[in-house]
Amino acid sequence: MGLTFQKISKKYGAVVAIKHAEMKIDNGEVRAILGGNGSGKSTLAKVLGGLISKDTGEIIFDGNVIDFKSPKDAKKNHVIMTSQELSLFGNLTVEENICICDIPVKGVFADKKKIKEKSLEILKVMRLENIASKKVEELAPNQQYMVELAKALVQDPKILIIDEITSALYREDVEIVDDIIKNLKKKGCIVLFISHRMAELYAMCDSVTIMKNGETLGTYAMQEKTESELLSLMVGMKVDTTRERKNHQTESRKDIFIKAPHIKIPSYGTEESLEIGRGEIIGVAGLQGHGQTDLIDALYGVFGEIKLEMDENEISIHNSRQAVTRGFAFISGDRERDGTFQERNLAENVAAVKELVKHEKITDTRAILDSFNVKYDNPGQLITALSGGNQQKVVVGRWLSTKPKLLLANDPTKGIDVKARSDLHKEFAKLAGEGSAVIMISSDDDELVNVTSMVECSRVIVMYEGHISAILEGASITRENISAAAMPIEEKTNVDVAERGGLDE
Ligand SMILES: Nc1ncnc2c1ncn2[C@@H]1O[C@H](COP(=O)(O)OP(=O)(O)OP(=O)(O)O)[C@@H](O)[C@H]1O
Repeated sequence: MGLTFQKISKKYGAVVAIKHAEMKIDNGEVRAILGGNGSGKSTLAKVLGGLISKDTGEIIFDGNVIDFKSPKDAKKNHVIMTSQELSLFGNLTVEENICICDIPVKGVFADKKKIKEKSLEILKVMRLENIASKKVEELAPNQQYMVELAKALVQDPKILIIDEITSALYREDVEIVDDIIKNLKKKGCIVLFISHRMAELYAMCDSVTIMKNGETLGTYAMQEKTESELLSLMVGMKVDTTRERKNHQTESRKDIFIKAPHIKIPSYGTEESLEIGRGEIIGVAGLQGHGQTDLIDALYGVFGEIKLEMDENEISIHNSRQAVTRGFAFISGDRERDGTFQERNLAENVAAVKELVKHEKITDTRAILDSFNVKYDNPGQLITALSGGNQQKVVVGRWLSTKPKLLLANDPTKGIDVKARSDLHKEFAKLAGEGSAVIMISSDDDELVNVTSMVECSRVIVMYEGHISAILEGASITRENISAAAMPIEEKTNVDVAERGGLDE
Protein backbone atom coordinates (compact mmCIF):
# COMPACT_ATOMS: atom_id res chain seq x y z
CA MET A 1 0.00 0.00 0.00
CA GLY A 2 1.07 3.60 -0.32
CA LEU A 3 2.40 5.42 -3.36
CA THR A 4 5.06 4.08 -5.71
CA PHE A 5 6.76 5.81 -8.63
CA GLN A 6 8.39 3.37 -11.03
CA LYS A 7 10.93 4.60 -13.56
CA ILE A 8 9.13 7.84 -14.44
CA SER A 9 10.66 9.86 -17.27
CA LYS A 10 9.63 13.13 -18.89
CA LYS A 11 11.25 15.30 -21.55
CA TYR A 12 10.30 18.81 -22.64
CA GLY A 13 11.52 18.76 -26.24
CA ALA A 14 15.21 17.97 -25.92
CA VAL A 15 15.33 18.84 -22.18
CA VAL A 16 15.30 15.80 -19.92
CA ALA A 17 13.28 16.94 -16.90
CA ILE A 18 13.02 13.56 -15.11
CA LYS A 19 14.80 10.32 -15.82
CA HIS A 20 13.77 6.96 -14.36
CA ALA A 21 12.58 8.57 -11.12
CA GLU A 22 11.70 6.05 -8.41
CA MET A 23 10.11 6.50 -4.97
CA LYS A 24 7.99 4.62 -2.49
CA ILE A 25 5.97 6.52 0.13
CA ASP A 26 3.80 4.96 2.85
CA ASN A 27 0.33 6.18 3.76
CA GLY A 28 0.60 8.85 6.46
CA GLU A 29 4.18 9.68 5.47
CA VAL A 30 5.40 13.20 4.83
CA ARG A 31 8.11 13.03 2.18
CA ALA A 32 10.39 15.92 1.32
CA ILE A 33 11.72 16.17 -2.20
CA LEU A 34 14.99 18.03 -2.13
CA GLY A 35 17.01 19.04 -5.16
CA GLY A 36 18.65 21.96 -6.87
CA ASN A 37 16.73 24.33 -9.12
CA GLY A 38 15.73 22.52 -12.27
CA SER A 39 16.36 19.05 -10.82
CA GLY A 40 12.85 17.85 -11.74
CA LYS A 41 10.89 18.14 -8.48
CA SER A 42 7.96 20.14 -9.88
CA THR A 43 7.84 18.02 -13.02
CA LEU A 44 7.48 14.89 -10.92
CA ALA A 45 4.78 16.58 -8.84
CA LYS A 46 2.94 17.75 -11.97
CA VAL A 47 2.96 14.24 -13.43
CA LEU A 48 1.36 12.90 -10.24
CA GLY A 49 -1.16 15.75 -10.09
CA GLY A 50 -2.30 15.27 -13.71
CA LEU A 51 -0.94 18.61 -14.97
CA ILE A 52 1.40 16.99 -17.46
CA SER A 53 1.72 13.50 -18.86
CA LYS A 54 4.78 11.34 -18.33
CA ASP A 55 6.67 9.74 -21.23
CA THR A 56 7.33 6.42 -19.53
CA GLY A 57 6.90 4.68 -16.17
CA GLU A 58 4.09 3.87 -13.80
CA ILE A 59 2.56 5.34 -10.64
CA ILE A 60 0.79 2.96 -8.28
CA PHE A 61 -1.43 4.11 -5.40
CA ASP A 62 -2.86 1.63 -2.90
CA GLY A 63 -2.36 -1.21 -5.36
CA ASN A 64 -3.87 0.53 -8.41
CA VAL A 65 -2.06 2.10 -11.35
CA ILE A 66 -2.97 5.79 -11.56
CA ASP A 67 -2.46 8.01 -14.60
CA PHE A 68 -4.47 11.20 -14.32
CA LYS A 69 -5.17 13.03 -17.56
CA SER A 70 -5.97 16.37 -15.89
CA PRO A 71 -5.90 18.04 -12.46
CA LYS A 72 -9.69 17.57 -12.40
CA ASP A 73 -9.22 13.84 -12.86
CA ALA A 74 -6.63 13.81 -10.04
CA LYS A 75 -8.92 15.83 -7.75
CA LYS A 76 -11.76 13.34 -8.25
CA ASN A 77 -9.38 10.80 -6.75
CA HIS A 78 -8.37 13.15 -3.91
CA VAL A 79 -4.88 13.76 -5.28
CA ILE A 80 -4.45 17.50 -4.85
CA MET A 81 -1.60 19.70 -5.96
CA THR A 82 -0.81 23.13 -4.57
CA SER A 83 1.98 25.05 -6.20
CA GLN A 84 3.70 28.41 -6.44
CA GLU A 85 1.76 28.95 -9.66
CA LEU A 86 -1.46 29.74 -7.84
CA SER A 87 -4.79 28.40 -9.09
CA LEU A 88 -6.84 31.24 -7.59
CA PHE A 89 -9.15 33.83 -9.20
CA GLY A 90 -8.15 37.29 -8.05
CA ASN A 91 -11.59 38.84 -8.60
CA LEU A 92 -13.39 36.24 -6.48
CA THR A 93 -13.54 36.20 -2.70
CA VAL A 94 -11.50 33.89 -0.53
CA GLU A 95 -14.57 31.79 0.32
CA GLU A 96 -15.59 31.50 -3.33
CA ASN A 97 -12.07 30.42 -4.30
CA ILE A 98 -11.94 27.82 -1.55
CA CYS A 99 -15.16 26.17 -2.75
CA ILE A 100 -14.62 26.63 -6.48
CA CYS A 101 -13.87 22.97 -7.20
CA ASP A 102 -17.15 21.82 -5.67
CA ILE A 103 -19.56 24.74 -5.34
CA PRO A 104 -22.53 24.01 -3.03
CA VAL A 105 -25.75 24.75 -4.94
CA LYS A 106 -29.36 25.44 -4.06
CA GLY A 107 -31.46 24.68 -7.10
CA VAL A 108 -29.51 26.17 -10.00
CA PHE A 109 -27.81 28.88 -7.92
CA ALA A 110 -24.69 28.84 -5.77
CA ASP A 111 -25.65 28.38 -2.12
CA LYS A 112 -23.88 31.35 -0.54
CA LYS A 113 -24.67 30.26 3.02
CA LYS A 114 -23.14 26.83 2.46
CA ILE A 115 -20.10 28.34 0.70
CA LYS A 116 -19.56 30.50 3.77
CA GLU A 117 -19.98 27.61 6.20
CA LYS A 118 -17.72 25.27 4.24
CA SER A 119 -14.92 27.79 3.79
CA LEU A 120 -15.12 29.14 7.35
CA GLU A 121 -14.60 25.66 8.72
CA ILE A 122 -11.20 25.44 7.08
CA LEU A 123 -10.33 29.12 7.50
CA LYS A 124 -10.84 28.77 11.25
CA VAL A 125 -8.31 25.94 11.37
CA MET A 126 -5.94 28.23 9.48
CA ARG A 127 -6.73 31.20 11.76
CA LEU A 128 -7.79 33.20 8.69
CA GLU A 129 -11.52 33.80 9.29
CA ASN A 130 -10.95 37.54 8.97
CA ILE A 131 -10.13 37.32 5.26
CA ALA A 132 -13.10 35.14 4.23
CA SER A 133 -14.95 37.80 2.27
CA LYS A 134 -11.94 39.64 0.85
CA LYS A 135 -11.08 39.38 -2.82
CA VAL A 136 -7.96 37.30 -3.40
CA GLU A 137 -6.32 40.11 -5.39
CA GLU A 138 -6.40 42.29 -2.26
CA LEU A 139 -4.37 39.80 -0.22
CA ALA A 140 -0.63 39.79 0.47
CA PRO A 141 1.28 37.01 -1.35
CA ASN A 142 1.65 34.86 1.79
CA GLN A 143 -2.10 35.01 2.42
CA GLN A 144 -2.77 33.96 -1.16
CA TYR A 145 -0.57 30.92 -0.66
CA MET A 146 -2.50 30.07 2.50
CA VAL A 147 -5.78 30.30 0.55
CA GLU A 148 -4.32 27.98 -2.09
CA LEU A 149 -3.66 25.50 0.69
CA ALA A 150 -7.15 25.98 2.19
CA LYS A 151 -8.63 25.25 -1.24
CA ALA A 152 -6.67 21.99 -1.34
CA LEU A 153 -7.72 20.99 2.17
CA VAL A 154 -11.49 21.28 1.56
CA GLN A 155 -11.04 18.64 -1.12
CA ASP A 156 -10.11 16.07 1.52
CA PRO A 157 -6.78 14.99 0.04
CA LYS A 158 -5.44 11.45 0.19
CA ILE A 159 -2.28 12.69 -1.45
CA LEU A 160 -1.36 16.34 -1.01
CA ILE A 161 1.46 17.90 -3.01
CA ILE A 162 2.87 21.10 -1.53
CA ASP A 163 5.19 22.52 -4.17
CA GLU A 164 7.06 25.52 -2.83
CA ILE A 165 4.03 27.27 -1.43
CA THR A 166 5.79 27.73 1.88
CA SER A 167 8.56 29.79 0.24
CA ALA A 168 6.51 32.97 0.68
CA LEU A 169 5.15 32.17 4.12
CA TYR A 170 6.10 33.81 7.37
CA ARG A 171 6.92 31.91 10.52
CA GLU A 172 3.41 32.26 11.93
CA ASP A 173 1.93 30.81 8.72
CA VAL A 174 4.42 27.96 8.66
CA GLU A 175 3.43 26.99 12.21
CA ILE A 176 -0.17 26.65 11.01
CA VAL A 177 0.92 24.55 8.03
CA ASP A 178 2.88 22.34 10.41
CA ASP A 179 -0.26 21.69 12.49
CA ILE A 180 -2.27 20.96 9.36
CA ILE A 181 0.28 18.47 8.08
CA LYS A 182 0.32 16.67 11.45
CA ASN A 183 -3.46 16.28 11.20
CA LEU A 184 -3.30 15.02 7.62
CA LYS A 185 -0.68 12.47 8.68
CA LYS A 186 -3.02 11.13 11.37
CA LYS A 187 -5.66 10.57 8.69
CA GLY A 188 -3.19 8.56 6.58
CA CYS A 189 -2.77 11.25 3.93
CA ILE A 190 0.52 11.18 1.98
CA VAL A 191 2.18 14.58 1.76
CA LEU A 192 4.83 15.38 -0.85
CA PHE A 193 6.61 18.45 0.40
CA ILE A 194 8.83 20.47 -1.91
CA SER A 195 10.74 23.29 -0.28
CA HIS A 196 14.22 24.77 -0.21
CA ARG A 197 13.92 25.75 3.44
CA MET A 198 15.83 23.14 5.37
CA ALA A 199 14.43 24.04 8.81
CA GLU A 200 10.91 23.36 7.50
CA LEU A 201 11.90 20.02 6.04
CA TYR A 202 13.40 18.93 9.35
CA ALA A 203 10.34 20.15 11.28
CA MET A 204 7.65 18.63 9.08
CA CYS A 205 8.96 15.69 7.07
CA ASP A 206 9.59 12.06 7.97
CA SER A 207 11.84 11.29 5.05
CA VAL A 208 13.56 12.92 2.10
CA THR A 209 14.22 11.91 -1.50
CA ILE A 210 17.11 13.67 -3.17
CA MET A 211 16.80 14.63 -6.84
CA LYS A 212 19.58 15.71 -9.15
CA ASN A 213 19.43 16.21 -12.92
CA GLY A 214 16.01 14.57 -13.07
CA GLU A 215 17.08 11.44 -11.21
CA THR A 216 16.08 10.28 -7.74
CA LEU A 217 19.40 9.62 -6.03
CA GLY A 218 18.20 8.12 -2.75
CA THR A 219 15.75 8.31 0.13
CA TYR A 220 16.68 8.81 3.80
CA ALA A 221 14.93 9.21 7.12
CA MET A 222 15.00 12.96 7.77
CA GLN A 223 16.79 12.63 11.10
CA GLU A 224 19.38 10.25 9.66
CA LYS A 225 21.26 12.99 7.77
CA THR A 226 22.56 16.37 8.77
CA GLU A 227 21.86 19.41 6.63
CA SER A 228 25.43 19.41 5.33
CA GLU A 229 25.14 15.73 4.39
CA LEU A 230 21.88 16.28 2.50
CA LEU A 231 23.29 19.24 0.63
CA SER A 232 26.45 17.34 -0.22
CA LEU A 233 24.30 14.58 -1.71
CA MET A 234 22.20 17.11 -3.57
CA VAL A 235 25.07 18.97 -5.23
CA GLY A 236 27.44 16.00 -5.51
CA MET A 237 30.26 17.55 -3.50
CA LYS A 238 31.07 18.28 0.12
CA VAL A 239 29.13 21.23 1.51
CA ASP A 240 29.56 22.55 5.03
CA THR A 241 26.71 24.73 6.28
CA THR A 242 28.17 25.50 9.70
CA ARG A 243 29.36 29.06 9.82
CA GLU A 244 31.37 31.14 12.26
CA ARG A 245 29.97 34.58 12.97
CA LYS A 246 32.52 37.24 12.08
CA ASN A 247 33.38 40.02 14.51
CA HIS A 248 31.10 42.96 14.12
CA GLN A 249 31.79 46.61 13.96
CA THR A 250 29.70 48.65 16.30
CA GLU A 251 27.44 51.51 15.27
CA SER A 252 30.06 54.16 15.94
CA ARG A 253 32.64 52.53 13.67
CA LYS A 254 30.35 52.30 10.66
CA ASP A 255 31.20 54.32 7.57
CA ILE A 256 27.78 55.85 6.98
CA PHE A 257 27.26 56.95 3.37
CA ILE A 258 23.48 57.20 3.12
CA LYS A 259 21.25 58.96 5.63
CA ALA A 260 17.50 58.59 5.22
CA PRO A 261 15.83 60.66 7.97
CA HIS A 262 12.27 60.43 6.66
CA ILE A 263 11.24 57.06 5.25
CA LYS A 264 7.48 56.88 4.76
CA ILE A 265 5.68 53.68 5.80
CA PRO A 266 2.26 54.30 4.17
CA SER A 267 0.59 51.11 5.47
CA TYR A 268 0.81 52.55 8.99
CA GLY A 269 1.08 56.28 8.26
CA THR A 270 4.38 56.26 10.14
CA GLU A 271 7.88 57.43 9.35
CA GLU A 272 11.25 55.84 10.07
CA SER A 273 14.88 56.83 9.74
CA LEU A 274 17.90 54.80 8.79
CA GLU A 275 21.61 55.38 8.35
CA ILE A 276 23.34 52.97 6.03
CA GLY A 277 27.02 52.12 6.20
CA ARG A 278 29.40 51.01 3.49
CA GLY A 279 30.01 47.29 3.60
CA GLU A 280 26.89 46.66 5.61
CA ILE A 281 24.24 44.00 5.27
CA ILE A 282 21.04 45.08 6.99
CA GLY A 283 18.49 42.32 7.43
CA VAL A 284 14.86 43.39 7.81
CA ALA A 285 12.65 41.12 9.90
CA GLY A 286 9.22 41.17 11.48
CA LEU A 287 5.87 39.46 11.28
CA GLN A 288 4.36 39.75 7.82
CA GLY A 289 3.00 43.17 6.92
CA HIS A 290 4.57 45.33 9.62
CA GLY A 291 6.06 47.79 7.16
CA GLN A 292 9.15 45.93 5.95
CA THR A 293 8.18 46.11 2.27
CA ASP A 294 7.17 49.77 2.57
CA LEU A 295 10.59 50.57 4.04
CA ILE A 296 12.55 49.36 1.02
CA ASP A 297 9.91 50.48 -1.49
CA ALA A 298 10.15 54.00 -0.04
CA LEU A 299 13.95 54.02 -0.36
CA TYR A 300 13.50 53.05 -4.03
CA GLY A 301 11.19 55.99 -4.70
CA VAL A 302 8.06 53.86 -5.09
CA PHE A 303 5.97 56.29 -2.99
CA GLY A 304 7.30 59.41 -4.69
CA GLU A 305 9.96 61.79 -3.46
CA ILE A 306 12.38 60.70 -0.77
CA LYS A 307 15.12 63.04 0.45
CA LEU A 308 18.44 61.44 1.28
CA GLU A 309 21.94 62.45 2.16
CA MET A 310 24.26 60.38 0.02
CA ASP A 311 28.03 60.73 0.11
CA GLU A 312 27.48 64.00 1.98
CA ASN A 313 25.25 65.47 -0.77
CA GLU A 314 21.56 66.22 -0.33
CA ILE A 315 19.65 64.35 -3.01
CA SER A 316 16.01 63.66 -3.88
CA ILE A 317 14.76 60.51 -5.52
CA HIS A 318 11.31 60.80 -7.12
CA ASN A 319 10.95 57.41 -8.78
CA SER A 320 12.64 54.09 -9.36
CA ARG A 321 14.41 55.20 -12.54
CA GLN A 322 16.19 57.95 -10.58
CA ALA A 323 16.98 55.45 -7.86
CA VAL A 324 18.67 53.17 -10.40
CA THR A 325 20.71 56.02 -11.86
CA ARG A 326 21.88 56.80 -8.30
CA GLY A 327 23.20 53.25 -8.07
CA PHE A 328 20.31 51.54 -6.29
CA ALA A 329 19.19 48.05 -7.25
CA PHE A 330 15.87 46.52 -6.36
CA ILE A 331 14.86 42.89 -6.27
CA SER A 332 11.11 42.75 -5.86
CA GLY A 333 9.32 40.21 -3.71
CA ASP A 334 6.97 39.34 -6.55
CA ARG A 335 9.00 37.85 -9.37
CA GLU A 336 6.13 37.16 -11.75
CA ARG A 337 4.54 40.58 -11.37
CA ASP A 338 7.52 42.90 -11.37
CA GLY A 339 10.65 40.80 -11.53
CA THR A 340 10.63 39.14 -14.92
CA PHE A 341 9.45 40.09 -18.40
CA GLN A 342 7.52 36.92 -19.02
CA GLU A 343 7.30 37.27 -22.78
CA ARG A 344 10.99 38.12 -23.19
CA ASN A 345 14.00 35.87 -23.54
CA LEU A 346 16.85 35.41 -21.07
CA ALA A 347 19.20 37.89 -22.76
CA GLU A 348 16.50 40.59 -22.73
CA ASN A 349 15.68 39.88 -19.09
CA VAL A 350 19.35 40.10 -18.07
CA ALA A 351 19.87 43.30 -20.06
CA ALA A 352 16.69 45.02 -18.87
CA VAL A 353 18.24 47.40 -16.35
CA LYS A 354 21.73 48.00 -17.62
CA GLU A 355 20.69 48.69 -21.21
CA LEU A 356 17.31 50.33 -20.72
CA VAL A 357 17.97 52.49 -17.69
CA LYS A 358 21.72 52.87 -17.47
CA HIS A 359 22.27 52.82 -21.26
CA GLU A 360 25.23 50.48 -20.94
CA LYS A 361 25.51 47.55 -23.34
CA ILE A 362 25.56 44.02 -21.97
CA THR A 363 27.95 41.82 -23.91
CA ASP A 364 28.38 39.00 -21.45
CA THR A 365 24.87 37.53 -20.96
CA ARG A 366 26.22 34.00 -20.84
CA ALA A 367 28.88 34.95 -18.29
CA ILE A 368 26.21 36.49 -16.02
CA LEU A 369 23.92 33.46 -16.37
CA ASP A 370 26.81 31.05 -15.82
CA SER A 371 28.16 32.89 -12.79
CA PHE A 372 24.80 32.24 -11.09
CA ASN A 373 24.69 28.64 -12.32
CA VAL A 374 21.44 29.28 -14.17
CA LYS A 375 20.29 26.04 -15.80
CA TYR A 376 19.37 27.12 -19.34
CA ASP A 377 19.65 26.05 -22.93
CA ASN A 378 20.50 29.30 -24.72
CA PRO A 379 20.11 33.05 -24.00
CA GLY A 380 17.42 33.27 -26.69
CA GLN A 381 14.94 31.04 -24.88
CA LEU A 382 11.92 32.47 -23.09
CA ILE A 383 12.42 33.06 -19.39
CA THR A 384 9.22 31.13 -18.68
CA ALA A 385 10.85 27.90 -19.92
CA LEU A 386 13.11 27.99 -16.85
CA SER A 387 12.24 26.48 -13.47
CA GLY A 388 11.05 28.99 -10.85
CA GLY A 389 14.36 29.11 -9.00
CA ASN A 390 16.34 29.60 -12.19
CA GLN A 391 14.10 32.54 -13.16
CA GLN A 392 14.88 34.13 -9.81
CA LYS A 393 18.62 33.67 -10.39
CA VAL A 394 18.25 35.58 -13.69
CA VAL A 395 16.63 38.48 -11.83
CA VAL A 396 19.38 38.58 -9.22
CA GLY A 397 22.10 38.28 -11.90
CA ARG A 398 20.58 41.20 -13.79
CA TRP A 399 20.75 43.50 -10.79
CA LEU A 400 24.14 42.50 -9.48
CA SER A 401 25.61 43.06 -12.95
CA THR A 402 24.84 46.77 -12.45
CA LYS A 403 27.30 46.83 -9.51
CA PRO A 404 24.88 48.73 -7.27
CA LYS A 405 25.92 50.95 -4.36
CA LEU A 406 22.79 49.96 -2.47
CA LEU A 407 20.95 46.72 -3.09
CA LEU A 408 17.37 46.64 -1.84
CA ALA A 409 16.08 43.08 -1.84
CA ASN A 410 12.69 41.75 -0.84
CA ASP A 411 12.88 38.03 -0.09
CA PRO A 412 15.40 37.60 -2.94
CA THR A 413 16.08 33.91 -2.39
CA LYS A 414 12.45 32.83 -2.44
CA GLY A 415 12.35 29.59 -4.43
CA ILE A 416 16.10 29.39 -4.83
CA ASP A 417 17.73 26.09 -3.89
CA VAL A 418 19.88 25.80 -0.79
CA LYS A 419 23.20 25.74 -2.61
CA ALA A 420 22.25 28.68 -4.83
CA ARG A 421 20.93 30.52 -1.79
CA SER A 422 24.27 30.16 -0.08
CA ASP A 423 26.05 31.25 -3.31
CA LEU A 424 23.77 34.26 -3.43
CA HIS A 425 24.55 35.17 0.17
CA LYS A 426 28.23 35.04 -0.79
CA GLU A 427 27.50 37.42 -3.70
CA PHE A 428 25.76 39.82 -1.30
CA ALA A 429 28.71 39.60 1.10
CA LYS A 430 31.09 40.21 -1.82
CA LEU A 431 29.08 43.26 -2.88
CA ALA A 432 29.24 44.54 0.70
CA GLY A 433 32.98 43.76 0.77
CA GLU A 434 33.39 46.08 -2.21
CA GLY A 435 31.92 48.95 -0.19
CA SER A 436 28.25 48.73 -1.20
CA ALA A 437 25.38 48.08 1.19
CA VAL A 438 22.61 45.52 1.12
CA ILE A 439 19.20 45.87 2.74
CA MET A 440 17.41 42.59 2.62
CA ILE A 441 13.98 41.53 3.81
CA SER A 442 13.47 37.85 4.43
CA SER A 443 10.44 35.93 5.64
CA ASP A 444 12.93 33.35 6.90
CA ASP A 445 14.63 34.48 10.14
CA ASP A 446 17.29 31.78 9.84
CA GLU A 447 18.32 33.24 6.53
CA LEU A 448 18.83 36.67 8.11
CA VAL A 449 20.93 35.14 10.87
CA ASN A 450 23.08 33.42 8.22
CA VAL A 451 23.52 36.25 5.78
CA THR A 452 24.37 38.84 8.42
CA SER A 453 26.98 36.52 9.88
CA MET A 454 29.00 36.76 6.68
CA VAL A 455 30.21 40.34 6.91
CA GLU A 456 31.86 42.28 9.70
CA CYS A 457 29.34 45.01 9.64
CA SER A 458 25.72 44.00 9.83
CA ARG A 459 22.47 44.53 11.64
CA VAL A 460 19.01 43.06 11.71
CA ILE A 461 16.25 45.60 12.14
CA VAL A 462 12.95 44.25 13.32
CA MET A 463 9.74 46.03 12.38
CA TYR A 464 6.52 46.20 14.33
CA GLU A 465 3.45 48.22 13.36
CA GLY A 466 5.30 50.49 10.99
CA HIS A 467 8.23 51.19 13.30
CA ILE A 468 11.66 49.73 13.85
CA SER A 469 11.09 47.99 17.18
CA ALA A 470 14.61 46.68 17.66
CA ILE A 471 18.04 46.72 16.13
CA LEU A 472 20.12 43.60 16.68
CA GLU A 473 23.84 43.45 16.15
CA GLY A 474 26.61 40.87 16.43
CA ALA A 475 25.93 37.92 18.73
CA SER A 476 22.45 39.27 19.45
CA ILE A 477 21.34 38.35 15.95
CA THR A 478 19.63 35.09 16.78
CA ARG A 479 16.39 33.53 15.65
CA GLU A 480 15.02 33.80 19.20
CA ASN A 481 15.83 37.50 19.54
CA ILE A 482 14.34 38.30 16.13
CA SER A 483 11.22 36.41 17.05
CA ALA A 484 10.93 38.13 20.42
CA ALA A 485 11.37 41.59 18.93
CA ALA A 486 8.71 40.89 16.31
CA MET A 487 6.11 40.27 19.01
CA PRO A 488 4.03 43.03 20.59
CA ILE A 489 6.17 45.27 22.79
CA GLU A 490 4.41 44.27 26.07
CA GLU A 491 5.37 40.64 25.55
CA LYS A 492 9.06 41.17 25.12
CA THR A 493 9.94 43.14 28.22
CA ASN A 494 12.24 40.48 29.66
CA VAL A 495 13.86 39.52 26.40
CA ASP A 496 17.46 40.24 25.66
CA VAL A 497 17.04 42.41 22.59
CA ALA A 498 18.58 45.73 21.88
CA GLU A 499 15.96 48.41 21.94
CA ARG A 500 16.04 50.98 19.23
CA GLY A 501 19.48 52.55 19.04
CA GLY A 502 21.50 49.34 18.95
CA LEU A 503 23.38 47.15 21.34
CA ASP A 504 26.61 47.70 23.11
CA GLU A 505 28.90 44.88 22.09
N1 LIG B 1 7.43 24.16 -19.70
C1 LIG B 1 8.72 23.82 -19.84
N2 LIG B 1 9.33 23.86 -21.05
C2 LIG B 1 10.62 23.52 -21.21
N3 LIG B 1 11.42 23.10 -20.18
C3 LIG B 1 10.87 23.04 -18.96
C4 LIG B 1 9.51 23.40 -18.72
N4 LIG B 1 9.24 23.25 -17.38
C5 LIG B 1 10.40 22.82 -16.82
N5 LIG B 1 11.38 22.69 -17.76
C6 LIG B 1 12.75 22.23 -17.54
O1 LIG B 1 12.71 20.96 -16.89
C7 LIG B 1 13.73 20.86 -15.90
C8 LIG B 1 13.09 20.50 -14.56
O2 LIG B 1 12.28 21.60 -14.14
P1 LIG B 1 11.43 21.56 -12.79
O3 LIG B 1 10.55 22.76 -12.82
O4 LIG B 1 10.81 20.24 -12.64
O5 LIG B 1 12.59 21.75 -11.70
P2 LIG B 1 12.50 21.97 -10.13
O6 LIG B 1 13.40 20.96 -9.49
O7 LIG B 1 11.09 21.98 -9.68
O8 LIG B 1 13.15 23.41 -9.99
P3 LIG B 1 12.89 24.66 -8.94
O9 LIG B 1 13.48 24.26 -7.64
O10 LIG B 1 13.66 25.76 -9.56
O11 LIG B 1 11.41 24.92 -8.91
C9 LIG B 1 14.46 22.20 -15.91
O12 LIG B 1 15.61 22.07 -16.71
C10 LIG B 1 13.47 23.15 -16.57
O13 LIG B 1 14.13 24.21 -17.23
